[in-house]
Amino acid sequence: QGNRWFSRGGTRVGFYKSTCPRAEFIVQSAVQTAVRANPTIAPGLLRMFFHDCFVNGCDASILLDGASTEKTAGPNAFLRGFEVIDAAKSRLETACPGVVSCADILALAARDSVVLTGGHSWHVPLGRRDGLVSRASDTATLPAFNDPMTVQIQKFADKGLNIQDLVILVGGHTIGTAACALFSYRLYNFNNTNAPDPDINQAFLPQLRALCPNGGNALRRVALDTGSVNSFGNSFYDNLRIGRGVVESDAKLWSDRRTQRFVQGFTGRRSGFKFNAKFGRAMVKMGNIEVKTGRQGEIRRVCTATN
Ligand code: HEM
Ligand SMILES: [Ca+2]
Repeated sequence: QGNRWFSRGGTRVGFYKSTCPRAEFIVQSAVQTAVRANPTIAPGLLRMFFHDCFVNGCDASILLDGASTEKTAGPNAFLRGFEVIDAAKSRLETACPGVVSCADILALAARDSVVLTGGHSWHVPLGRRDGLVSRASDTATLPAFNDPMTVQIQKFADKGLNIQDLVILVGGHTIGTAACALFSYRLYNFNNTNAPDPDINQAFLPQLRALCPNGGNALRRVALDTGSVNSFGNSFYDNLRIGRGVVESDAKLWSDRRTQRFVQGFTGRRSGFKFNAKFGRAMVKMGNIEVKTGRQGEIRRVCTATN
C-alpha cells in the first residue's frame, strides 16, 4: 500500500503545510460554527462530498452555479451547506490567496462533519484542483435510491470502489435525513402492489406512516438511522438488519446477499470502532476518485464560479 500519508491519486496529507499552514484549522472552525448553529449541516456536507466525487471526480464541480450545472439536477436538490464552503473559502482567500482548492475544502469539511457528530477522525490527503465544468446531465453516475443493487454495485465499481466500500460508505447514512418524497412509495404502494415494501419491519411501518402520511408533506424529513440522527456510529447497520432501513437502497443492503454479509459484519455494539476506522479509509479512497492535480484544473477564487 505504500506510505499512508500519500495516496495513489496524487494527493497527500499536509499538502498546505508550508503554503497555508492554517488551512485545515480555518475549514474546521467554519464547519464547527455552522454545525453548532444547525446540526443538519453536518450530514449535508458529508453528502455533498460524495455527490462531488461521483460526478467527474472530487473537483468541486458540485459547487459551481449556473443554468444547468450539477447543482440544478434532481439528485442534488436537497443538498445543503454550500454557504459553509463559501465562508471557509473567503477566510482562506484572506489568509492565503489563491492557494487552497474548493475541492480540498469540501474533502476537509466532510471529515470535520463526521468528527463533529462523534465519528473518528482521519488524515485527509490534499492537493486536489478545482474542475472547470459542471453539467446536470453528468449526475447520472450518482447511485439512485431505487437503482437495483446490481446497478449500485456497478456505479461504485465504475469509480474503483468495491462492494465492501459501498456498504461502508453508505454507512454515512448514520447521520442525516431523507425527505418523505423519496421513500413514501415504500409505505403505501410498493412496485404498484398497493401494499408496503415487505422488507419494512412490521413495527416500523406504522411509525414511518405516521411521519409520512399518504399524500402528506413530501418535504418532511425523517432520520435515515432511527434513534441516532446526529450521532455517527454503526447503529445504522443494526437498523438495517431489523428492517428499519428508510430508503429502498438502504433496505436492500440487507436483503441482497452480496451486501448482507458486510452489513452483518458491522452490526453489534462491538463493531463501532471497526466501522469508524474503515469509514475513514473508505473516505480517503472515495476522495481520490478522478482527482485533478498538478497543472490540471485551477484554484478557484470563489467556489461558486470558475476564475
Ligand atoms: C448507494 C448509494 C447511495 C444512495 C442511493 C443514497 C441515497 C440517499 C438518499 C435518497 C438520501 C436522502 C436525500 C434527501 O431526501 O435529502 C440520502 C441522504 C444522505 N446521504 Fe446518501 N446515498 C448513497 C450513498 C451515500 C454515501 C456514500 C454517503 C457519504 C459517504 C451518503 C451520505 C448521505 C447523507 C449524510 C445523507 C443525509 C443528508 C441530509 O441529511 O441532508 N450517501 N442518500
Ligand atoms: Ca465533481
